[in-house]
Amino acid sequence: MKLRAQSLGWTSGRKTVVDDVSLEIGSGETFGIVGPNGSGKSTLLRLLTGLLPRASGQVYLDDSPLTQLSRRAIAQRVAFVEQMADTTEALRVRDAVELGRTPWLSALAPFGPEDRRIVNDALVATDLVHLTDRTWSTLSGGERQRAHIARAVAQQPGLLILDEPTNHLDIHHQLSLLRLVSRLSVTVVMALHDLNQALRCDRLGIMEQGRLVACGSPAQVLTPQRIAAIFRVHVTPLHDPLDNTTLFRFHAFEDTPRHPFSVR
Ligand SMILES: Nc1ncnc2c1ncn2[C@@H]1O[C@H](COP(=O)(O)OP(=O)(O)OP(=O)(O)O)[C@@H](O)[C@H]1O
Repeated sequence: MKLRAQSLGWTSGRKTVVDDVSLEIGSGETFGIVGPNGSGKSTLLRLLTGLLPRASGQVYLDDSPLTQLSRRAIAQRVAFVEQMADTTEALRVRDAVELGRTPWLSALAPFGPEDRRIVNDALVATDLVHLTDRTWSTLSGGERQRAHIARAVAQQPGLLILDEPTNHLDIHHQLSLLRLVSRLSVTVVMALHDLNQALRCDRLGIMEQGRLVACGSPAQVLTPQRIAAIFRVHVTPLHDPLDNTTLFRFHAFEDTPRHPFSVR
């Protein structure tokens, strides 16, 4: 599914939280959004789902304006996992993941074997099979996060929007989540804090004070100079010979006053 956002904006009182953001994301692309705390990443993701009232601009899903789609039509196309999302405490994990099928069910198409298969696949993909009968309140933070992702995967959307999906996850589950996401044949937009994880995205957008200040391939946008200017840290690019990739090591300005990529 193709996503196009045109001049998105959102203000709260006098504060402009998201300021005139336009972007286009191709079908099947994994697009990461990075930026410092409070730069507007979560708000931009909410704008992309049409969840925020009083928004300006327009979002198009495959050329259909979001505002012309019913809630059900949007739910069949877009799954959103919010930061610190929560759900009813009495639910079991399987029930929570089955909720992902809701947009596809009706009186004429009740929950059936195909829905059960899709839910089982989502539970396997997120390593939750051993927890299917556990109640929500007994889960750890990382297990809850994986259950939210499983629910979104079971929804079989064309567009998956994830707000800091690796939060709470141990390193094994972080890597398997990113692997899962990159293998899904859906368009993915996700906010990330870990710039090394962001390097794996097809393209990245950088948010700063509500504006999209850079957009392009990770190598184009995550330059040491830009990281220093926006994130206020020095970065040393390192090389991993195992898969011939670049990764970053970060240094506080105070600890590296004469860092070669200093912008001050
Ligand atoms: N409803 C609101 N009313 C007032 N200010 C808001 C509201 N929602 C968000 N903000 C402010 O807008 C800014 C952007 O918030 P947002 O949550 O989008 O940032 P973020 O980039 O996702 O941050 P973080 O990395 O900390 O999760 C913040 O300064 C936040 O305090």
